[in-house]
Amino acid sequence: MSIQTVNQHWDIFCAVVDNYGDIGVTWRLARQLAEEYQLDINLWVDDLNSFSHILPALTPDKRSQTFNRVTIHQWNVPLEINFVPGAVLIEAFGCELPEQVKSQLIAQQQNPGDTPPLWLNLEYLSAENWVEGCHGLPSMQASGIKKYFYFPGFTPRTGGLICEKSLLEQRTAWQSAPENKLALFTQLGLTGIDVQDKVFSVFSYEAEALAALCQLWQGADQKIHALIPKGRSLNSLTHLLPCSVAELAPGQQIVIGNLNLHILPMTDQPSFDRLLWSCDFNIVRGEDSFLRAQWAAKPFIWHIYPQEDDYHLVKLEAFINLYCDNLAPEIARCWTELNLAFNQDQQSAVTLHWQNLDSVNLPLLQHAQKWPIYALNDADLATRLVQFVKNS
Ligand SMILES: Cc1cn([C@H]2C[C@H](O)[C@@H](COP(=O)(O)OP(=O)(O)O[C@H]3O[C@@H](C)[C@H](O)[C@@H](O)[C@H]3O)O2)c(=O)[nH]c1=O
Repeated sequence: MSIQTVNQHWDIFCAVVDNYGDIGVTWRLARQLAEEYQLDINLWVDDLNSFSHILPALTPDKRSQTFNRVTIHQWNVPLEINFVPGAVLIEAFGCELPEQVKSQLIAQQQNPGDTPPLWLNLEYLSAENWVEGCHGLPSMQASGIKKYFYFPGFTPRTGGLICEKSLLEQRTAWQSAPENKLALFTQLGLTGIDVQDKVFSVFSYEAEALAALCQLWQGADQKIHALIPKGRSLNSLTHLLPCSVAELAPGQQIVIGNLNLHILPMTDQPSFDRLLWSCDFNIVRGEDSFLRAQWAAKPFIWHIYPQEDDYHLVKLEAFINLYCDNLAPEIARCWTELNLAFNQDQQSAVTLHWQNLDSVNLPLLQHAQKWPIYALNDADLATRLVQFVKNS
């Protein structure tokens, strides 16, 4: 008699396109599923070097390693590690699964005594209305297996947003004691920041609008600290730097008028979250830091990932409409114009709208504090995903 063991683990495949967003999202999801739902998670990643920027403890040339209860496997072609199908298979952002994996799914499908894992494609986050209609739809693959489209989103009829169960509580506790932020700045090697100084984090793509804001901040009537990791934002600020971007060192400080520009080290995600909690304003980008700025409950600019034919502006406006619903018109206008100007690289408009922020700072902050509960609706993405799997 043969006893068939049913493997209950989940596999997540992530191909790093560019930047850190794909691995940033899948790593957060993997951790949350392992920690909060006690699931055995294998995270297969094709670029461990990129991954090590946001998980410095990772060894990029190791084939398998475990962090936070997640087994991280190197995904190379052909796959060197034996793939054992589990209960769920997630391909992130339409990455093409390895041939070895696909052929095993087909073999399982053709074997009457066997069931292939539930196959999901995790899509990019968008606030557009059509997402509700597409979330959860199956698509029949040539193999005869169904693949489901799982769309994150801001409304109850979407797949939800990644947010760990105790995150908002932790953030509130952190923000209630100013010594926390000062200790973090010291830990990151940043010096000379006093408790009353204005501190802005900057994690954007290249932007002339950022150069314009820096020029404005130089002449501010109080000290401003802009915390910027080595990377794409600095490519737009080379005229302010004493050396090339490559030669900059974390902790280095460049003082121009009242602007103190600090070079940030890249940290792991929990430290990055705490950095956003600790700043007065955050300029973020892409998908994951965009969401984390919302959970930070601070005003922010979203530098959206540029897409062909300016399609990103459609996505930006969809989010702006949601975020500004319930916001007084003059505050909504101010925040909208600032975000549009930044994303369209309008230098004089961005400085004008930044100056207008002064008059709406408090209500904008209050809105940012209420927003996370509203955006999460009844449940976060991991909770909805586990439910989706149970119901399928
Ligand atoms: C600066 C910094 C970032 N991070 C993390 C936070 C996020 O998880 C990640 C950055 O991801 P994002 O904010 O999404 O921005 P990104 O520009 O790096 O990623 C983008 O990649 C494209 C391929 C996608 O299409 C975009 O939607 C977007 O996700 O890096 C750290 O953990 N530590 C750090 O010090």
